[in-house]
Amino acid sequence: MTRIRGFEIVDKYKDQELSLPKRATKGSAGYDLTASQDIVIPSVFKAMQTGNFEGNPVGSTLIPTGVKAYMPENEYLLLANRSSNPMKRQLAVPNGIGVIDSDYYNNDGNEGEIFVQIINYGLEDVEIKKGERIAQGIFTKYETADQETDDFSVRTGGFGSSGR
Ligand SMILES: O=c1ccn([C@H]2C[C@H](O)[C@@H](COP(=O)(O)OP(=O)(O)OP(=O)(O)O)O2)c(=O)[nH]1
Ligand SMILES: [Mg+2]
Repeated sequence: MTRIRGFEIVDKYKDQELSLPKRATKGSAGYDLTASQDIVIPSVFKAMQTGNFEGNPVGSTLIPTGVKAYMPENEYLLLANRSSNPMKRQLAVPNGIGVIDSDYYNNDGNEGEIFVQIINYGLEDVEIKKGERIAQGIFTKYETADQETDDFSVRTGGFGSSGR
């Protein structure tokens, strides 16, 4: 099989029996990404009521997926929330969509593990179980501008690794 685009398990999860992202139906655009561990997403409202801000509930929680994605240089993986998350359990992706760059794969900082940023604007904490589907990734093509120079830096991580 030619290797063009796909997912792999991140090294540190190798013996934890994670599965690779799947599309639920033949016509689904998105590969469902799952949580690599049990994790609690604290409710922002509840924290404000109780004054307990442990676990940084005013910010967002990063859900590890245990997988990395490889793809050609002219593609990225578009990370989108599941539409059922806001409807059923008040979970939003505060960055709107996530952009997983092709050079994030195997970066020196975290090997390219994909994280899903989630904020819980509901009234109760939400427990996510290992293996539960949390978001979806869509392989997408992009174009570049004419006026580019080649003074690029090398990606060493994500979430602000290239500076403010
Ligand atoms: O929801 C997300 C968004 C991003 N990333 C990873 C993959 C992406 O390639 C990298 C950088 O994302 P982005 O460029 O959107 O964030 P930034 O704030 O500009 O960080 P950086 O300075 O590292 O580019 O972080 C995720 O794992 N999940
Ligand atoms: Mg960036």
